[in-house]
Formats: sequence, C-alpha cells, structure tokens
Amino acid sequence: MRTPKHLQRLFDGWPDLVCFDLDGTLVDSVPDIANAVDKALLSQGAEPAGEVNVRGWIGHGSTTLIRRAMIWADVPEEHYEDVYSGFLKAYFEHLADESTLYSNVESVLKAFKHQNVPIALITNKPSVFVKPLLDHFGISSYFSWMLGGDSLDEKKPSPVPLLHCAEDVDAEPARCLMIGDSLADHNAARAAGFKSALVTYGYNHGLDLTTLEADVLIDDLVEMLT
Ligand SMILES: O=C(O)COP(=O)(O)O
Ligand SMILES: [Mg+2]
Repeated sequence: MRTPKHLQRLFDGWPDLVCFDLDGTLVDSVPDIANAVDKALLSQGAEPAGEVNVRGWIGHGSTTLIRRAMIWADVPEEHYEDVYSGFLKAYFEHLADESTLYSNVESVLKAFKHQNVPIALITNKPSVFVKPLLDHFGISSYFSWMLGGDSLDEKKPSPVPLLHCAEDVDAEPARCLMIGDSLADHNAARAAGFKSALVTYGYNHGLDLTTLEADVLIDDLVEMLT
C-alpha cells in the first residue's frame, strides 16, 4: 500500500504511534450515555436531559458530564454521589444497546496494524467502560494501550496519557498522531507535541474546528488512508 497523502505530508511515511479518542471518534456512544444520564436524573425526580443536551456535555469525563447534567436539571449538589453512582450502574448495564461504530473504524485500525504502527486508545471515559465497549465491537485486540480518564494522574487535555504511550515505544512526539473529535484531544496533542487530526462528525460542541488549525481535518476516518 502506498503511503496515504496526509501521512506522507506529516510524517514522510507512517507515524511511529497513533492514538485514537473513543467517544465521538470511534464510537457514537451518545444514545446509551444519554439513557444512563436520564435514568440517574429521573431517580432524583428531575427531567430527563435527552441526547441533544448530553452530546454537548461529553468529552471531559463522566464526573464533568454528571455535574453539567445536575446543573441543567437543577439537582442539588449534595446528591452528586447518588447521581454519579446511578449513572455508572445504568451505563455499565447498557453500554452498547444503541451505540454504533462510525464508518471505516475497523479498516483504518487494520491498516495501521498492518504497517506495524502501535495503536493506543486514549479516552476521558472511566476505564471500567473501555474494554467492555471495545470488546462489544470486537476491536480491543488492535490496541496496545487502553487508557481511561482515571488510568493515569491526568487526563486530556493534559499531554500525560499521550506521552505515556510515546515513551513506552520510544517514539518522538513529532512522529506521533492523535485522532480525536474535541478540543480536549486537540489541546492534548498540541501539548504533547503530537500531530493532531480531528474528525468533524463527533461531539465538538458547535465549535468551528477549522479555527483550531489541526494538521488534518476529516469527515470520515478513511480519509486518513487516501
Ligand atoms: O467520557 C467522556 O467525556 C468522553 O470521552 P472521549 O471523547 O475522550 O472518549
Ligand atoms: Mg471524543
């Protein structure tokens, strides 16, 4: 396979490491996350928030998600532990009832693997959900790392999880690529010295992604391979 044009331009070949974000990049997980948030809110007698609201609260980890939902629903802060544990339980029980893989995820993972590029999964989702979700879609075996928001001391937009993987394989940050959908992914990439690719279909909260000047902006993951 000839080197895809974006990779040729950025790395003069294939990168030494590629890191993927999860929610909004590989998996459209909003339906199940929203159902779990709504269950937790309903248990407090609050209104359900629904998918459109929840979509705007994803990307900074589950604690931020629940805090935003509680503010929106006017649930008193002292109920945080109850709402958070209700969310965790409900989501774990229905992790992938309605969630779907975005198009071309598996073929893109396969192409990087075929070139022996180490692949990392770096999400701000709590780590307890990560492997079960990837297992559900049959893609866990592609990843040499599966890091959740609580796996290390810091999460995205900190560069710590990205640099952790780069150091493991002795890769120069400038030869590493982060592919994500949000400002947290882009800022983590920049702080780590990685190249940043953003997908336009994810949960970018109405942000005009062109203003971020990512190295690559794509409407479908397969564009990484063209
Ligand atoms: O749980 C979240 O906030 C979503 O995380 P991700 O977009 O980093 O996968
Ligand atoms: Mg994301």
